[in-house]
Amino acid sequence: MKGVLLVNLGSPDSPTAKDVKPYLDEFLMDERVIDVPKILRNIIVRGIILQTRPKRSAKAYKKIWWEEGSPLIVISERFAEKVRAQTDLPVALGMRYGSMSIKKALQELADKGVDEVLLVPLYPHYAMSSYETVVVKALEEQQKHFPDMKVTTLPAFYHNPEYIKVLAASIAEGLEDFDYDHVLFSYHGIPERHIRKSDPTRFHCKIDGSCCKVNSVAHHTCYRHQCYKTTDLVVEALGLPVEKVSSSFQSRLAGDPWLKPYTDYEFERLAKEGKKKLAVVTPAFVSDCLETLEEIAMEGKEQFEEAGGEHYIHIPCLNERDDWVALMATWIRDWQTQHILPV
Ligand SMILES: C=CC1=C(C)c2cc3[nH]c(cc4nc(cc5[nH]c(cc1n2)c(C)c5CCC(=O)O)C(CCC(=O)O)=C4C)c(C)c3C=C
Ligand SMILES: [Fe+2]
Ligand SMILES: [Fe+2]
Repeated sequence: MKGVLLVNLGSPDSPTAKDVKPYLDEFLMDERVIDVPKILRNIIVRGIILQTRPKRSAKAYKKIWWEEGSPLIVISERFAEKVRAQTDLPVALGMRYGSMSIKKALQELADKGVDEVLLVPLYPHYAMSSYETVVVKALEEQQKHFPDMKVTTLPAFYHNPEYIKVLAASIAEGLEDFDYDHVLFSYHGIPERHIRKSDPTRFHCKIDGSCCKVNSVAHHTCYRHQCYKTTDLVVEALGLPVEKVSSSFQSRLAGDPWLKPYTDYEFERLAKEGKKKLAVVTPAFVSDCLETLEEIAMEGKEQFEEAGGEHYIHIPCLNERDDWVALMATWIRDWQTQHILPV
């Protein structure tokens, strides 16, 4: 029997340093997130980052936490529930980190008699720290605990025409009645090193002005290319003036160089260039979360206005939009009935 496993990133159990610490420990000790030898990762994460970050992150989580829980979890649950209403297959929801584990979600499916799973990493773009780690973890759990289960993975959908239609519609709605000077597409950042590591050709991704625009097999796993492609396709779909649109990368951690331009520097640059009205979209996330609600909607607004900007909006992620739910249900149905995956 077939079933579906939706997987998002996860959140701490509560916005307290006590619960944030083990969550961050699991997250940052993932070798695909902080990709250095384990002994060094231990020193960086447990010896340095976890000494101070849980308190700081808990404070940020408190600012966005809902009565029902973490926005990322609550939105993912609502999305899963709506998808369930549109398919006759069992649909489970798991998280890569935290207490709603992938193992528990696979168990839930196994208990319902599922032995063929469509794994859906809830990320439009491929990155070793997001999409890839979900796939690796799910396959590890399957091999260890559910050896008779077959798992098929939904590909990254950053350029899928139907997905672009839904994303473009959500952005068009957000821009209604907002006479913007600029639209910033802010994607979650990753260290530049991750781009080079994920390049199967070992020479294509130079992280310069051109590599992401020149056709290459490297783009199947090039997060930077995929982000720029999403922006270009939305610009085309909505007919946005190209000079009023740009892309940037947010949420970097100190240390290595991360993908540029950095979103927080862009807020300042755009304001200093005289852009007064800024709309920000965050397509690396399908559901709103700490990184969109706090870093972009709250902190970003402050940074832009301090630098001279006047009007600022964050356009929400797809969350539980009906057209997004319907698209996911279509992808599930295509796999269920014809073994077709979206391209
Ligand atoms: C080396 C560190 C990190 C990499 C690489 C990274 C990649 C990455 N992350 C997301 C999506 C999300 N990240 C979120 C929170 C978050 N991310 C990092 C670090 C890295 N992420 C940290 C330390 C945190 C925790 C919060 C903090 O202390 O700042 C979230 C939000 C989770 C929530 O509960 O709301 C999401 C979603 C992607 C897509 C990605 C690679 C492309
Ligand atoms: Fe992150
Ligand atoms: Fe590239």
